[in-house]
Amino acid sequence: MLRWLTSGESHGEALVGILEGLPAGVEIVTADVQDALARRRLGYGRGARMKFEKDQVRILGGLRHGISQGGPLAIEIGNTEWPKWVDVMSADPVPPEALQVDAGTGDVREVARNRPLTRPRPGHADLVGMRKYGFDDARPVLERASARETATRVALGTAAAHLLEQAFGVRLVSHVVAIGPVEVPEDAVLPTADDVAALDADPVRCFDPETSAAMVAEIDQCHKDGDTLGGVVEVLAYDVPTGIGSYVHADRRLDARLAAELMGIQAIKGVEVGDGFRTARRRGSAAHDEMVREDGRITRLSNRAGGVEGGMTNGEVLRVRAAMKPISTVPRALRTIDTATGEASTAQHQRSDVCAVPPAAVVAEAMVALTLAQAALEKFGGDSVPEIRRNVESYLAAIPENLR
Ligand SMILES: Cc1cc2nc3c(=O)[nH]c(=O)nc-3n(C[C@H](O)[C@H](O)[C@H](O)COP(=O)(O)O)c2cc1C
Ligand SMILES: C=C(O[C@@H]1CC(C(=O)O)=C[C@@H](OP(=O)(O)O)[C@H]1O)C(=O)O
Repeated sequence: MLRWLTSGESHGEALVGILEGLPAGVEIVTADVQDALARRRLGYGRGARMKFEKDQVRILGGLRHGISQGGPLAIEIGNTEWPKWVDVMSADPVPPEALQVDAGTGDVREVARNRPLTRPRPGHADLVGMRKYGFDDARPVLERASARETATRVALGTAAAHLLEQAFGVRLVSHVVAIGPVEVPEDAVLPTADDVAALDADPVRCFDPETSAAMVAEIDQCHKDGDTLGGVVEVLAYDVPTGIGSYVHADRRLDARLAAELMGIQAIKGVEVGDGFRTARRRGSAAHDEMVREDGRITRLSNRAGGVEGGMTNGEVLRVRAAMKPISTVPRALRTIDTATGEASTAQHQRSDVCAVPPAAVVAEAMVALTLAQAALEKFGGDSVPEIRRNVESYLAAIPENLR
């Protein structure tokens, strides 16, 4: 079984991810992970931190000479901001004097980074996290609730994506379909896995140039207004073998599993499979994907289902969307209560992203890669890439002619 765990705080020394169940024989090197993390940093509307911080990747286990060995993959992503936070975020107790000297500048004064955060930000985990874990300071809550953690998911997702491509021939692509009210037209051409470089080059990871320009303008306006934006991302998986997932039980449905993992990304508030909510507004005759036989194969006249029927992949392009709420740290600060005094106040605000929808697309792609790889391994089994390939080939070859 493929499973994963992450650890680490936003301003801690490093994030750590473990991927257990990765078969042997997957080719992957540190630079592949670094490239994926670089894609997660892109995007018009991101805040200052993305400009000066780097992701320092070290692969600590599971690989030898660029090939997975079957053991858990362990990836560390160092926070280059760490020197400034070394005392404030120290794992071990520090003498009180350490918090009187700024580790970044050497200034002797109260370390601002260590001041208790008592003005919880609406839309963040701050207030409920303080209640639930018994803190009088939101610092420990935001450190772990922060989407900095998504770097680890992207790192682990890179290994899952390599497995999907090398063992199953599946290729993934993610793009942005809406930022605030600006949306790509319904009939816009879908990007393929060959369009990844073009998407990486676009400031908002949008495949439609006109919409992309309008999205950039919307972000600029929002920034001027001291406000923030959300949007919708889409992930596509090409050449997915049919039969991954199952209808036999709710927790084996691939659509349910994808929805859970996408909703597990910070700030994601809705998920659609295929045409999702749009399908609900159509009549049945215009909602499903008719079958015809063409060149001896069953072919669909449309792909409204997004490649999943009955909780299983049906051989069409897998297509899922995730809706992200606007960034919660709104520059035009929202009203809150100062929990130290009980008085009305405004929410804590420091640097923040105006819009993080483009990186959220890369994170969503990673979660689809992990989930699809997990379900594909359950279907096909195998401890090495060649064994999995044999299993896929023999399964596909055994499908009777009239069902192909
Ligand atoms: C890639 C990414 C970047 C984010 N950057 C920020 C940010 O800079 N500032 C912020 O307030 N929230 C940011 N968020 C959202 C927060 O992490 C936070 O999880 C969210 O507002 C709380 O949402 P929840 O209720 O879904 O957990 C980001 C989310 C993602 C996915
Ligand atoms: C660090 C990342 O995103 C961060 C996610 C985030 C949040 O509240 O989720 C808030 C910001 O961090 P800070 O408060 O330190 O400026 C973002 O920069 C990252 O994506 O690597």
